[in-house]
Amino acid sequence: MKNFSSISDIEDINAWIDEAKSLKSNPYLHKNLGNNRTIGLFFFNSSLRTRLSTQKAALNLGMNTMVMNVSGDAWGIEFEDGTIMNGTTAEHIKEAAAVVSQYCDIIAVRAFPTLTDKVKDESEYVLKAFMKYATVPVVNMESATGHPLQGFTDAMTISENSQSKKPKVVLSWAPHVKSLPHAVANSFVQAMQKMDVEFIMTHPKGYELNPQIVGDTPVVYNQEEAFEKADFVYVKNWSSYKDYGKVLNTDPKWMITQNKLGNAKFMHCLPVRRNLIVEDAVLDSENSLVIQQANNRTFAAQLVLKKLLENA
Ligand SMILES: NCCC[C@H](NC(=O)CCC(=O)O)C(=O)O
Ligand SMILES: NC(=O)OP(=O)(O)O
Repeated sequence: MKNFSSISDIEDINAWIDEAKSLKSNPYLHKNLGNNRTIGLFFFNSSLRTRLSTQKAALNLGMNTMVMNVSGDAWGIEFEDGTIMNGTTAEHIKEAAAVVSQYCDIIAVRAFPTLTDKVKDESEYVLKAFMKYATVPVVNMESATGHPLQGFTDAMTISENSQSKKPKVVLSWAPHVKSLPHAVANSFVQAMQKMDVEFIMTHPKGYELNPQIVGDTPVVYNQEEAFEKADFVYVKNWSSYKDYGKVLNTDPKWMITQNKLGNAKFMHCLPVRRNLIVEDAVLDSENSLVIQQANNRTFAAQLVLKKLLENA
């Protein structure tokens, strides 16, 4: 693995889950692996969990960490090739990525989509430009179309909490006031497709994700029916893919309630808006796995960094 950009970089998800679990039980076993190595974390967008858990993962491996909020703090970066740079951008990604590679042994990048230009977002031009012009490995910390560190964490958390051999996992859309990306949902779908689970999705009509990602995963448009006998309900809002970036529905009937959930475990990547996406009673119950998910982000990242360091 040269870079970690998507769930498809995970060759054997069960082996990865076993290894991440063993890092969780012995986090400092490889505390010298990253000695004298530096990771740089570059954020074009806000973060709490990814920013801290990826640093924590690096520190557990003995690495040094540098973090930068690119938007605002760095010079505006130009991603277009051959452009006359007489606008707001001050340096090209060709120089920026090459320069950062002088200081870092691994580069991690967060860059959300525009949600207005589908072609541009799907080109993953920010992540791909870093991968093209950096001379060190690049880690995706949530790009326009994927959040593989989250998807892998979620697979690990489901494995830790599974009571049956083949649990039923449901990905449910829930309402939100803002237009949100597809990245978390996409990576969750891709992770579940690699797992031995019964996986279905539920969302209102018009919220179909990219059909190339959904593949033959069943979609049940009736949320109540989808939740029947569910072991895990993974909840996320996303904006329309077809009517790109639009909020088509804010129907509070799609909010997750204790009553709908029954005994199923509740999962969400966080941050989550209480009583809009999910009612308090669910988040405050024993069936909520959200804090365990956030904790597992460290070990998911630690495994990825360990593999990249070992590969260097
Ligand atoms: N990294 C986890 C999710 C990040 C982002 N959520 C958000 O933007 C929520 C913002 C809000 O609730 O205002 C998303 O959906 O991809
Ligand atoms: N789940 C997640 O990626 O959280 P942050 O956006 O806070 O990093």
